Amino acid sequence: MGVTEKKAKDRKYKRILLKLSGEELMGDGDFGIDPKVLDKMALEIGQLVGIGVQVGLVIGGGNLFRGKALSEAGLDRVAGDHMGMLATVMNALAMRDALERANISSRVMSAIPMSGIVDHYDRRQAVRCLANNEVLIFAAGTGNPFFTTDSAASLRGIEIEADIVLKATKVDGVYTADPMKDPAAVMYDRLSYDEVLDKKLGVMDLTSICLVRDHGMPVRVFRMSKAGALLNIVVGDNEGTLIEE
Ligand SMILES: Nc1ncnc2c1ncn2[C@@H]1O[C@H](COP(=O)(O)OP(=O)(O)OP(=O)(O)O)[C@@H](O)[C@H]1O
Ligand SMILES: O=c1ccn([C@@H]2O[C@H](COP(=O)(O)O)[C@@H](O)[C@H]2O)c(=O)[nH]1
Repeated sequence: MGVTEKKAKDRKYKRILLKLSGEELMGDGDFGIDPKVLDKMALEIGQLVGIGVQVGLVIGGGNLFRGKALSEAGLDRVAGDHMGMLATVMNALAMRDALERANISSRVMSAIPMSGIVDHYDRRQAVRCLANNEVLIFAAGTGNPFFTTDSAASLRGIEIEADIVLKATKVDGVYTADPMKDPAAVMYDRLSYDEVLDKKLGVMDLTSICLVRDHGMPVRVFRMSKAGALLNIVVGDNEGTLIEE
């Protein structure tokens, strides 16, 4: 049996919602998109599709604009959040382009209508696309200001009845404190939703954790740049931190 056949046989999840950090798309830069990073991500997503996993994607916008940072710089908060959501559409277009270059069938659905550029989000249509093995990129977050793409990932994951939300980030998992700021922080293997909320662990915003808790949706946080981590997770390996009941 070949490696791909073995992985397909061992597949633990049939449908996932993968949340990618916008900041990851910058690569070594300070702003924008590095196409090499997108190509690498597209290949990893292609491996999942190859073993029969249905993939919904939410991409953040932190490599371009965040409403909170724009409002701190003097813009109106709602205008800044609209800019942040449009940034996620740009990232989605770049990812669709990378997936197409890798011959992976994909589609973008935006929470904000953008006729002629991307499809408008429609849940029933989304489920049909996923069942048809198209990678579906959910853009423009929830479509509402004062939310984040973590909340969009929880929301879309619940709506499409994903088996799990996978949060791909720059750190290995959820720690006792932000590991970028506290070198003594220790990583958890597993946490309950209430522990994340009670300890105010900052890896995902608390609204998104409340949503997954209320709907019993498990979340795994892991480092995207770790080679093979994504594939390992979908065959049931313990990468990063699992958040569940
Ligand atoms: N307790 C914690 N455990 C792990 N990471 C934490 C914790 N507290 C804060 N963080 C930080 O949360 C960050 C999550 O970053 P990530 O870029 O994935 O999120 P994001 O804001 O949703 O993404 P983006 O806006 O770039 O799309 C990590 O890089 C880490 O520094
Ligand atoms: O539902 C949403 C999702 C996002 N936003 C705005 O977009 C930026 C970028 O998203 P990140 O999750 O920070 O990567 C976010 O900061 C918000 O300004 C939104 O308003 N609503």
